[in-house]
Amino acid sequence: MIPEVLKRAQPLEIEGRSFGVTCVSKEKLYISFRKVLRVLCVLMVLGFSQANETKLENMTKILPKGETQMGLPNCQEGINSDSQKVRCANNTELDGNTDIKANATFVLGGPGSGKGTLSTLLAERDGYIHLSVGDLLREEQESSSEESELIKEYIKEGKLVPVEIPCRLLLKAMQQNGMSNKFLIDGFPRNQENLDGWVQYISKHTNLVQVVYLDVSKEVMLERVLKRGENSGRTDDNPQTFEKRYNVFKEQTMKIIDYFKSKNMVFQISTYGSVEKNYLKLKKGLVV
Ligand SMILES: Nc1ncnc2c1ncn2[C@@H]1O[C@H](COP(=O)(O)OP(=O)(O)OP(=O)(O)O)[C@@H](O)[C@H]1O
Ligand SMILES: O=c1ccn([C@@H]2O[C@H](COP(=O)(O)O)[C@@H](O)[C@H]2O)c(=O)[nH]1
Repeated sequence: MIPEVLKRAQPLEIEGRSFGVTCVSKEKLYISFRKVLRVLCVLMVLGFSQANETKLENMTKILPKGETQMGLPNCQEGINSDSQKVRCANNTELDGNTDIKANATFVLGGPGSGKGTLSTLLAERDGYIHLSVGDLLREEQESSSEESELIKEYIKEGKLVPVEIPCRLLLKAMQQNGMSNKFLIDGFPRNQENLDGWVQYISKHTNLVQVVYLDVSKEVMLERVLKRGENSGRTDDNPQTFEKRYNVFKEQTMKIIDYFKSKNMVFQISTYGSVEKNYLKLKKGLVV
């Protein structure tokens, strides 16, 4: 039984320190933890019961919205305070404190809309660093990390993994490539939790310059995904998972795109035509 306080706690403050806590399933909790939360994990595994909930409630305080969990941010204002330091499950500290800020462009769109194809071309021809969060997760799922099974399960189900994982992978990849670069961030942020994660962990290292939205019909997306599935080996390139991913896109990602539209940050193109035609349209519209 997961205590109510943990189910709704995100982020959570324990003994004066902040932690991100995400509920994975009724049985499991994925926790971006430091020592104190490791103890809580052990308690969970041992069958922490509702009777303990009061005690836990006494130890913890749910942070009021705005203290660390942001609403949709004004990304150009760089909201984070430099004092925030976050350690992820693999003990990576998500606080490089570098002065150099990377230029970041989000590339969003439904499954099969062409994000990876067009970002790859821009990287090959125009000096962008293409970081596909889906690719980073697929790489991680093949590793022996403690999160690989969880990632595998989520991707197969078309669900979004707890935000600490993509944030850790993204920041690491950005740092490995050099923060002075211009990055195309493909497939992230996909929902409010992702955007909060970006603001909390990564935005202070970046200038978010633009959001690209690749628009195409559901039918075309499905056709492309199924065609790709003939030899991609991806566990999500099938009609059932496509449907779930499409719903996540419609119900969650579109809200993020609409938010950025309200900030005049979105460059939208339809991707019905040829790849080459779409590449040229996109290149023309990019700010950096
Ligand atoms: N304009 C296009 N015309 C025809 N096929 C395309 C076009 N753009 C992409 N494709 C093909 O459609 C498939 C899906 O494209 P891509 O992998 O770029 O989509 P994506 O948005 O990155 O998808 P996902 O989010 O599912 O990873 C690829 O096999 C690609 O070759
Ligand atoms: O921010 C993210 C991005 C991706 N995922 C998971 O990966 C798959 C595939 O992603 P693509 O970018 O479309 O290749 C996606 O369906 C999610 O399961 C994620 O959890 N969070």
